Formats: sequence, structure tokens, C-alpha cells
Amino acid sequence: MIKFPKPTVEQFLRTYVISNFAVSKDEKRIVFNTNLNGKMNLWAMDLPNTFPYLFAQKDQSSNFIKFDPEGRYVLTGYDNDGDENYQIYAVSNEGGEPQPLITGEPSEKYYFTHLSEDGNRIYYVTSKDNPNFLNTRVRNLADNSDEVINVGENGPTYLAGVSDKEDVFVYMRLLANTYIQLFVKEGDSLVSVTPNPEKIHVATSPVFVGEKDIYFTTNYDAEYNYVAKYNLESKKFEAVVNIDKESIEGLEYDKENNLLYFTTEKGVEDNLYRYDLSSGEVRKMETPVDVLEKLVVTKSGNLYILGRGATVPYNIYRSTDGKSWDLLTDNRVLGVDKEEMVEPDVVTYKSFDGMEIEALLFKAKPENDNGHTIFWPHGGPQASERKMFRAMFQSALNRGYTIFAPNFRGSTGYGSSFVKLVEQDWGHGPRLDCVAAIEWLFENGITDRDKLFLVGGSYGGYMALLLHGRHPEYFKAVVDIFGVSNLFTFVNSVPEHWKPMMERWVGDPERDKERFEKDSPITYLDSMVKPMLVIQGAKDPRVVKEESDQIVEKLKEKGRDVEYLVLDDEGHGFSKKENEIKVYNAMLEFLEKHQN
Ligand SMILES: CC(=O)N[C@@H](C)C(=O)N[C@@H](C)C(=O)O
Repeated sequence: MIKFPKPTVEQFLRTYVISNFAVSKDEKRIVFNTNLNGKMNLWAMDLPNTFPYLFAQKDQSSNFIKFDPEGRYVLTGYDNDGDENYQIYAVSNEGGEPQPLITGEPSEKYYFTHLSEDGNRIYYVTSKDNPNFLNTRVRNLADNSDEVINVGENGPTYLAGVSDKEDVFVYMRLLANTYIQLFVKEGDSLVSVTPNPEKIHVATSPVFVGEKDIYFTTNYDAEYNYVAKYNLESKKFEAVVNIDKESIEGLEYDKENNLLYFTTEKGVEDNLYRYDLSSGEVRKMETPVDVLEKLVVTKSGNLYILGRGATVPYNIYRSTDGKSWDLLTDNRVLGVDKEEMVEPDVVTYKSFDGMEIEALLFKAKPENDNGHTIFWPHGGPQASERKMFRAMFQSALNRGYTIFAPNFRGSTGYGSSFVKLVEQDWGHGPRLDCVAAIEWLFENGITDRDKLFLVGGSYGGYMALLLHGRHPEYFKAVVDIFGVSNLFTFVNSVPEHWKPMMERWVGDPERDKERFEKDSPITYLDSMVKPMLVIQGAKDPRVVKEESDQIVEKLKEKGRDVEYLVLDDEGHGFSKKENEIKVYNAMLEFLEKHQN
């Protein structure tokens, strides 16, 4: 018999990411953004079921894809090696070299928001002339004229919806992740679609239904987002439909059949529903994966989703009957069956104050188990760890590590009060939720006290540094991936349009000086005695390199065992395959070195 060796780490890491997709009007082509050839590029497939082909090469991440309804071009947006300064490009309908269309200085952002029905006017939001609050402009492709239609005020303001006749505009003002106002622009004034914009709530995803109604999702006076509507004539707000303990996240309208489709976030999973606007019937629909990243409903009523599961990488699926799904892309782990990978158990534990915390426990298979656990606090922090494929997780599991990922207070998917608990408390409650999780792992015999590693990215990297500084006794070694090390420097170095939300999110460095000191990992250098690997993208605009530089420098001065890996052409993530492989190989090597 021929014997094949155990899968290598590369096999897991060779799966590709699909970050976005669009469907042409005739549904004969999908274009998607993927690192199929190692770097992020636009690829296309002619449906049904053809081999993917390269559609536009720029080797950069794209933040949107939009087909011209007249079939003349495809619009997209690129940044530069992860700097998140996206600018707008056009690609010929046949594919080819992306041409700069709406661009400016390298430090400026140009976010596409809407294309007119005739494909001649592009609405976009830009940091140019208003870096904190953003302006909305429209470019007319017929005569190349370009004008400002809204000047953002009092908070970063995004165009969120345009009526078919382009005479009604909906704007979203993002004051925090938990405070998003939604306004209709009438004349020069913004009129709130919810009864009181001063009350803390979120309102997003507006869709125009008929001439007079705007449907949207909100948690106004509620814990979970529901669907509401605003009538442009009566100016009345009305709650329409809610799903118990699920947060409605995105709305898509099927005009032909008068149906609203929406996805919901429920803890570690998503669901898909269909709401019949004529009969009021709500139907839960089967989906092929647990986490839904994007939903598209076409004019013909077909559904397309981009999604992933814990053991299923990113794929695009289509349903023509609302019941069964065809797999359009066939992204799989090279030579590894779903059964050879690990589905997580969903567990709950009680935290220090009695609060129930949900977590994902990925148990290494007995034949692989190396006896060690990786503790993974997720990023965001107003996000959550979900049943979603992570090549890094499955390769570490295959190497024998168990992984534990708690959705500590501040995580999304458990109601708005829970999400708010991390605001102005980055380092106390969520940290103690992590400590309670670690004790729970020991008490339940899942992990031995001397076999725990700590790995986290972004806010998770911050939490890894803070746990290392305050509770070093728990860990054998620590990996920090672009984590915040100092709250004072962090709040001043984030992108300009984030600055208006920093006070609510993190706090005020002068008013909250004592708390910032207490919650900044850099305060605890003396007790950061365990070996550490720090990984950072040089172009990261969210957690800038200075956050990693300062902690690495100070620990090195103290003679600590710190390895520092900087990726010159990456931002807040690893979009290039070779970089991703380098990073996760370095991480697994580091963990292996410190097992004994
Ligand atoms: C404004 C905001 O919530 N941004 C998050 C998506 C984000 O990027 N947070 C960083 C710090 C992270 O943890 O990923």
C-alpha cells in the first residue's frame, strides 16, 4: 500500500480567501476578489460552472465590485498593500488592466457607494477635504463633472442609500459601533428615520421599497436589531419584523416578488430569512454554511451567498429555488477531508461576576493531540469568534493544539447591552472573562496548568499583551499579532475618520488617564517574562507599527526573549499568500520551540 504523510501546514494555508463578489445583470458571470494566485486580484467565472479566470490584476485588495448595468465596465476599489486608502478604478467589461477613475493623493480615501440605474453617475464618499467626517460626491461619467452633495458633520457620514430616481438620499452617521444614526436628506436638512437620533441605537442597511418606504435594520428601543420602516410621506417610523434573540444584519429586496431577505447574527452562527412583504410570512431558509459574509438577490429572484463554516473555506453558492444551493466555487483544503478537520463545540462558562460567556472549543483529535491549548481572544473587540474557517486554526489543530476562543463581554451576537460592556472598559471586564475562561479550562480537565499558549490579533493582540503582563503565570509563551500596546498612543494614531468615535469606544486620555495606564499593556513590562513573538504589518492603519515597535523595543532593553516579524507590504491582516504562510509557519515553529 502507498502511505501518504500527515497534511502539512501549507496544505491548510493554500486555501484561498474570497472577500467579495458581484453578479452580472444577466447572471452569466460572477467576479470575485481572491488570492487564488497568491495575491488579491479579481477573478471571474462564466456561469454555470466554468473554470475561474483572472479578470483584473493589480495584486492589491479590492473593497467593492460593481457591474455597469449596461455591460460597459466593472468598477472596483484598491488600496495599497493594506493601507486601507481605497480609491476607485474601472476595468473593461472583458477584464484587463484596472484604470484609475476616482483617485487622489495616496493618503485619501474614495469609497464607492452607489451607481445610477443607467450606469452614468457614481456616488462616493471621500476623506478629501473632510478627513474626520467625510464628504459625499457624485461623478457624472457623461461630462466628467464632479460635485459635493453632502458635507459630513458631527461624525463620519456615509451615503447609505439612493432612491431609483436619485432624488432621495439616506445617510448614516457612525458615532460608534453601537451608535449609528440614519437620516433622510430633505432639502438641506437631515431627518432621522428613527424617532429620536439622540437616543443611543444603531440604524443601518436602508433599502427603498416602492416610492415612499425605506426599510432598514435598527435596535431602537431593543436589544437585537429588527426590521423597521420609515414612510417618506407620513414621516412615521414603524417596527416591522423581529426574530427572537437574533440580530438582523443585512437587508436585500426582491422587487419582482416583493420579498425582503435578511441575514441574522445569533452568537457564533448566522441565519437567513425571507420576509414576504405582501403576506407578512417569515420563513427561515436552509444555508450550506454557518457564517454568511455576503448575500446578493438578483432581479430574477436568485440568491447568491459568500460564506464559510469552521471546516469549509470561503465559497460562493447560488440558489434558484430558495431551497437547494449550488456550489459555484470549489475552494477546499488541499487533500484534507472535512472529517479530518475539527468542528468546534459551543460551550458556556460563568465569569467572575456570574455573567454567562459563550465560547468555541476546538478539541484536537486524539491522534493529533500534543496536550497543549492555544487561548485565542478575538479581535474587534466589537466582533466575535464564530464558526468560520481559519486556515491558522485548522493547521494548529492538525499539529495537535486544542484552541479555546471566548466571546468575552463586548462581543457581538449577544445583544446590544453586552456589546457596550467593552466601551471605556478595554482591560477589566473582558480580561477577567478571559481569566475565568482559563480557570474553566483547568477545572474541566481540558488543559493542564503548564500547557497553555496565548495568541491574539489586533484587540486580541492587545488582550494577549495585557494578559501576559497581568497574569504571566498562566502562559508558556505568547504571540501578539498587531496588538495595541499603549492606549494613549493608540487613540491618537487610528485613521482620522475613527477619531470621532474614540471617546465612546476607548475613552479620553486626559480624563481617563488612570484607567488608560491601568489598561495599557506597556504598563506591565516588568512582569512580561514569557517568550514572545510579535507580528506586525508595516502599513497597518488601524494598529500602527509604533504599537508593536514600542513594546518590542522596551522588552528587548530588558533582555527579554522577544522575536519580531514585520511584513513590509501588509496592513491589518495578511492578504498575500506567501506572507500568510511565513507568519503562520513562524508562529507554529515558535509554539513548538516553547512546548517544553
Ligand atoms: C472601529 C472598529 O471597531 N474597528 C474594528 C473593526 C477594528 O479594526 N478593531 C481593531 C482594533 C481590531 O481589533 O481588529
